[in-house]
Amino acid sequence: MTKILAAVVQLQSTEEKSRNVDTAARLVTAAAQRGASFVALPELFNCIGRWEAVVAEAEPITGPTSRRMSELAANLGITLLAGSIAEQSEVAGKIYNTSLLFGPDGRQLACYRKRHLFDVDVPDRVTVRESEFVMPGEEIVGTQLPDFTLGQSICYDLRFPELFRALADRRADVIAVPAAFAFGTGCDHWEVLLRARAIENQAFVIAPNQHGRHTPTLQSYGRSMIVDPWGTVLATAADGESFALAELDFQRLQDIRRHLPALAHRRDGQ
Ligand SMILES: O=C(O)CCC(=O)C(=O)O
Repeated sequence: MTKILAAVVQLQSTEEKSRNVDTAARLVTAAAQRGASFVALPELFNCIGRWEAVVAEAEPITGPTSRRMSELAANLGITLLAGSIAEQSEVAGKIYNTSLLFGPDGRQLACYRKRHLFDVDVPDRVTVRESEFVMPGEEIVGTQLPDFTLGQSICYDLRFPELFRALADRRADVIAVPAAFAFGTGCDHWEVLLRARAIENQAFVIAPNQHGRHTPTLQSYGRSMIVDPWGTVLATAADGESFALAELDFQRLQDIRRHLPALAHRRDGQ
């Protein structure tokens, strides 16, 4: 198959896990009913807010949220990227920020833990110290699916082109960037970075984002989007809880790589 329909689901999650998971399931179902066979949820879709609350709600990989997502994927017969959840770690008081991938039979196909942690202090925009609560992942994850190879990242990872190049080296055709991208930086950087990563790695970029205020001091930018390997934005979610759909045409991907073989022109294997 050279074309599939993909969807990015945009949420305004809170610390209320059951509401978040129900909303995620409702929007994933609606996207699948519109024909999407690959649906992606944003970062920390099941619980976001104060870090202490997120850590308290952490689950093992085979916990209730992942069981629900696995059943959802199987019932709808879709491939589902469960954006990310707080995963219990071996260190007290710390989690992994973990993205799980489920196949149309409900099987877990991949697990990626956010490698780059958002520790920044940008005056009047955003101050975060993710590493106080989150352990960094180590593995780079590319997974071959029947129609394409998926590379995984999460949010702040977007600023590290070497990760995306490593995914291109694993032959990623589609790179997922589930995010709760801070409003204060997202308004200037989100779209530019997504389009740059798509163009330089000649891959589709699927970027479901959180939108709006999660707490009085935590706000995500929204504008979930799907970008093609030419850097064209194929679809953008409207503000609020919604989803956006776009066709991924893998013949077009091959044509772009053939006509403009920049990845083959790299020097010294870099
Ligand atoms: O890179 C940025 O500016 C935003 C990243 C972010 O919000 C996150 O990783 O949670």
